[in-house]
Amino acid sequence: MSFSIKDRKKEITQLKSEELDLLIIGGGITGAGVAIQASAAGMKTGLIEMQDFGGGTSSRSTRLVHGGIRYLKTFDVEVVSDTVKERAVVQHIAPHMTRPDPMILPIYDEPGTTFSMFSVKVAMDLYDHLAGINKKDNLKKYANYTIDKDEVLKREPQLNPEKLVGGGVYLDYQNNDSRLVVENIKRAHDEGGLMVSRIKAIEILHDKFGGVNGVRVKDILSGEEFNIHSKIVINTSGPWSDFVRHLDDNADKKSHMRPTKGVHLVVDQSRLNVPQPTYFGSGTNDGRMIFTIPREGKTYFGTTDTDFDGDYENPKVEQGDVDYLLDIINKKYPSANLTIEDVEASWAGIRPLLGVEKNEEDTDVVTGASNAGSLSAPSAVSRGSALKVADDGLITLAGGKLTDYRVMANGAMKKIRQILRDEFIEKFNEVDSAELKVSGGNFDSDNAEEVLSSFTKKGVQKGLDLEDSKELVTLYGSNVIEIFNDIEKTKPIKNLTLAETLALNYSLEQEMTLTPVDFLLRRTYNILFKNDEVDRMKKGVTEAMSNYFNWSNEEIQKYTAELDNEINQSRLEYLKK
Ligand SMILES: Cc1cc2nc3c(=O)[nH]c(=O)nc-3n(C[C@H](O)[C@H](O)[C@H](O)COP(=O)(O)OP(=O)(O)OC[C@H]3O[C@@H](n4cnc5c(N)ncnc54)[C@H](O)[C@@H]3O)c2cc1C
Ligand SMILES: O=P(O)(O)OC[C@H](O)CO
Repeated sequence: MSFSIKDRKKEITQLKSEELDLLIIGGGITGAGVAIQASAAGMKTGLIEMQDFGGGTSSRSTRLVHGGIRYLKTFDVEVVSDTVKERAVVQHIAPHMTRPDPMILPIYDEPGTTFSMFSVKVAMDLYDHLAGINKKDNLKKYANYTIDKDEVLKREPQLNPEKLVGGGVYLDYQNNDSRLVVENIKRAHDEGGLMVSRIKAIEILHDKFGGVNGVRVKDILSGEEFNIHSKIVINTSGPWSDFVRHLDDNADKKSHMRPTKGVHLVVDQSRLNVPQPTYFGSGTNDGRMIFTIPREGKTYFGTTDTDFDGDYENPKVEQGDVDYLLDIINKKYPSANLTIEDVEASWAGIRPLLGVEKNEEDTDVVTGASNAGSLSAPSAVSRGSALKVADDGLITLAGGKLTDYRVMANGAMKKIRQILRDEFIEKFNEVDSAELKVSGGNFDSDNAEEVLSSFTKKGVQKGLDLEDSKELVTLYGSNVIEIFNDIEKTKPIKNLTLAETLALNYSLEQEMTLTPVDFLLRRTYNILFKNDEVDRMKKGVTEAMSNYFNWSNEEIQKYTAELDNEINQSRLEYLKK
């Protein structure tokens, strides 16, 4: 079943003519999570996304499926309880991209430190207890433990030994955020969902009784405006939630969100080399903790956490963000001595934090949100989520983490069942979303590493080199078998390797990839982690897409400029001397 530009035209025709059961505004992880569950339940489901799927915060995270051990410090135990248990579920339904990756937590005796050796052990024991680590045979080996200062330095010789007192080691998971979005969207599409990107909601429509019955939208590619009618409309637009709510003339004009910006920087491993994900206090008394994570021969670190009111679609890294992060990293890894010239790539994202107090009327708290509010420092604000139904029926699901997207969607489905009552029982079926595998996840998650290495072997047997085969397996999971079947008949595109050609062909046909940035930034992470090869790749990708979409010269220039701008912005060219 293809999921490409050819399907987009057909699906827009259906959106125009058929009344939906559910329309979802926003195609980040929250919207994608609702889409997969609603489509699998048999609801006639539509999702519109004004950028690319995952174009907002869900491609700009720290790329972890994690329980937020830091939140225990602000007693956000509900969020931690929800998210730390959820890690294993996300690993089960998306096992090719949610990979166990134990975190080391060096502990320093410094002002404002988040944890001491005592409190980090209490936190890790609570974390493991909430996740049931010691009850699951395949997880017992990841039970937490503490190590002394010498052992920390043995593992991370570049770390500053001054005031270092020891460390903790506990389980968390690495993830591919924007791929988690697109794999949910693809499965929703396979279940009959109408999933369309580059469609923007511009007005909320009402019936004669004032109830929400649809949305007026604009096709960003054609400029055409049209109406989509639906029994239920849900707003899952993350940081944009207030803007979308305010499209509804009947909505209260209060702001419910408190968006904060988080920045990551990427350097080559030769400049800063960490053996495993490392997480430590900023040492600046701001309650921040900084991740330093190895990925594909690079090391990325972050994040900042600052109130934001800029361009949501294009949040930029600023000099202050770079100075903050480099200052902390150079203090923790003094031999690295990093400057902005070492930064190969970067990204900025906007957290969809809840700015409203938890006790706001008729707000169902879906996860955590124990101390949402506009008064606390950004890092003290809850990472919980809330579900709110406006008087005219518009549902808004906002906040949360990428890790608990399924729980959030479950909360939305529960509300939808309450609204539809007998109709839901008669027409639709309840889905166990904890067993609803995303596209590419159709294999035994309890033996994920073994299965994935058997897939890798198949690619090598068909002529791929080991690293290329491994990379395609990580990107596509069980879908890689279909890709490997095309090896014999695929000739590498000029300026691309065979593996890159296979990935691009699959992405165009099966992942609604419409621009070079979609492919190089969100379907793969080449702009971020393959900086030294992306100048070669961009020629091959742009030429191949120009042929595939039959672009005019004007379109070729537009998409080439868009890609160059994205790469230059990622490289911080505008800040470098
Ligand atoms: C720096 C940073 C690091 C993070 N790290 C992690 C992490 O490691 N692990 C974790 O679990 N969580 C992490 N998070 C949190 C997580 O990324 C977010 O909670 C999650 O991605 C939010 O997803 P969302 O779908 O709600 O919002 P988004 O991903 O922003 O999706 C909302 C979508 O709505 C679309 N939209 C807006 N208006 C309209 C409109 N009018 N019409 C149509 N579409 C519209 C937008 O284009 C956007 O794509 C991090 C967040 C940040 C900022
Ligand atoms: O929630 P924070 O502020 O710790 O930031 C997100 C992390 O970088 C990973 O979830």
